[in-house]
Amino acid sequence: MFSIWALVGFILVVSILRRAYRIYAAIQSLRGVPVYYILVDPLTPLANLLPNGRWNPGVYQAWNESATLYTSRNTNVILYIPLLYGDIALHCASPDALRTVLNDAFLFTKPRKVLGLDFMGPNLVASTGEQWRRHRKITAPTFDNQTYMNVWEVTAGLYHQMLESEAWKTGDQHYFPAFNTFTTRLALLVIAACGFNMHLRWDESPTRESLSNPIDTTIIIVSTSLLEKMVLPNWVFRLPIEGLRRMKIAFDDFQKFLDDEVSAKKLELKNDVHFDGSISDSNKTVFGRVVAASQQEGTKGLDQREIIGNLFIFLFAGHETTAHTLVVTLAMLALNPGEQERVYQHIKSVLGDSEPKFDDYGALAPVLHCFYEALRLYPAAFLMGRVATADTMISASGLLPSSDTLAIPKNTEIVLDMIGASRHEETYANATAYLPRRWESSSDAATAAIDSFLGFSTGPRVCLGKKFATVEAVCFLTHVLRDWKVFVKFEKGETAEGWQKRMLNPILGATLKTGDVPLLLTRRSAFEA
Ligand code: HEM
Repeated sequence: MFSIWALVGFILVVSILRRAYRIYAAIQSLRGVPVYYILVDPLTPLANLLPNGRWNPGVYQAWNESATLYTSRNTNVILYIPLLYGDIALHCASPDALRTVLNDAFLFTKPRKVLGLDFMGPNLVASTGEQWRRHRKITAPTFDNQTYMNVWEVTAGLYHQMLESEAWKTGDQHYFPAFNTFTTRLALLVIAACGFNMHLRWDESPTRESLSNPIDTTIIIVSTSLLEKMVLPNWVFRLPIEGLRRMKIAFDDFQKFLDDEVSAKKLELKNDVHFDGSISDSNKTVFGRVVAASQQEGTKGLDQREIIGNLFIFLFAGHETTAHTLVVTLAMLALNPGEQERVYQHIKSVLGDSEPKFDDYGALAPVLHCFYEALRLYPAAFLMGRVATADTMISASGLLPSSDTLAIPKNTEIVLDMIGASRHEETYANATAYLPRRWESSSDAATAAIDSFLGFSTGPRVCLGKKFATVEAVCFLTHVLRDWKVFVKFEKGETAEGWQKRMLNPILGATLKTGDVPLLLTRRSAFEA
């Protein structure tokens, strides 16, 4: 008995000493950087078990105090030190420094925990170096104009199906306590159709014999349980706990589903190569073309697991991010009626009496600016992690209290804090205000800002689905804003700011999203009658 306790005590002392040494070494190697002590890394399940407060504020604090966290320390970098558990990391909120880091994908590579996103198979997000290059070379060409035209057509079709569904059919006014359920469904069905060639109807919930739940339910469980899957060991999912079991079933089912789909597509494509090497239109989805390109590349192509890994990652990267930003855009327009009226008038001037078409995308830029501005204030990808692969320096104005330059030792973990960066007063005047006009590119500064907007990242690893998401967003928002006036319901005496704080409080997980967003929509025609 004594020896067990002695062993436990010994392990504990060694762990404490090791941790203390790591903290000491980090502070020494990043001298001059203001330090911020917390108990545990906020992005670990353990942090969720502790009450939020001074010692466990994590990214929640960064959110609530985004204006003061860096400014009160007169800095753009902070050394986050979790005393008990989690990675010690340098958090950075300078947009210029972020750009420097993001532009060099080899000097600043992805950290270990992001590479853990490969449980469905190796993929673009969870790979580095030559492997990443190979994944990107094969998958990137499938995101082209043909895909974007398809995204537009599918989005427009789904919007009309949505209007025919029970909740929308009759009446000129609708109050939706959770409008996010519509944007979530839209984003899911668009990616299913344009990514996987799986054309589901708005009100359809298809089942497969091999799946325990309908496909859409399976996908939603998978995409909302990613953080748990990334950080918890596999055995945890075998515990007799209902929530964990549901996750395991969904992940297993989805893996099996994708495996069957890829095998079927390979067979189909074998019989679908025409004399000139082309394939039928029905196979020209992202899915069909990734499989076709892999077959054409022979041994250099993606194997079955890699194809599955990438399809899964498109779904993960493109679903909740788009859905969340869409609902926030509508909420922010409801809170800023002047901006809503302005964009409505613009939509009318572009469309006249015609239906919105893909060719109108460029002319509808102000709609895109509304989406960008919502993404700036509520960045779906709120953190990006990187690790320095060699000793290096970064420079940016106001980086540190006493210097614009910081020496970064090899292996330093850097967290690119998009919440801090997107509310950076030097870059975005009146940073907490919703001002879509700031993206209008009549000036060189605005053109540069839109070109280097960080919401979709920048540099070689810029979001592959950026235009996929913006085409979907411009199409959906144009339809909604053309047909409906969007409002929120205030509580007695509540201000727009108060509503925003109450309803758009971010939930930080694998991505940033909000809880349920209630919106009131009134048909435009009701005002004109
Ligand atoms: C509003 C919607 C979206 C936002 C805000 C967003 C944001 C981002 C960001 C910030 C990154 C860089 C992450 C990093 O390097 O750490 C990224 C990467 C990526 N995104 Fe998106 N994304 C969105 C929609 C989509 C869609 C619709 C797809 C696919 C259909 C997609 C596919 C990808 C992929 C494959 C990568 C990895 C690129 C690489 O590492 O080479 N994203 N996204």
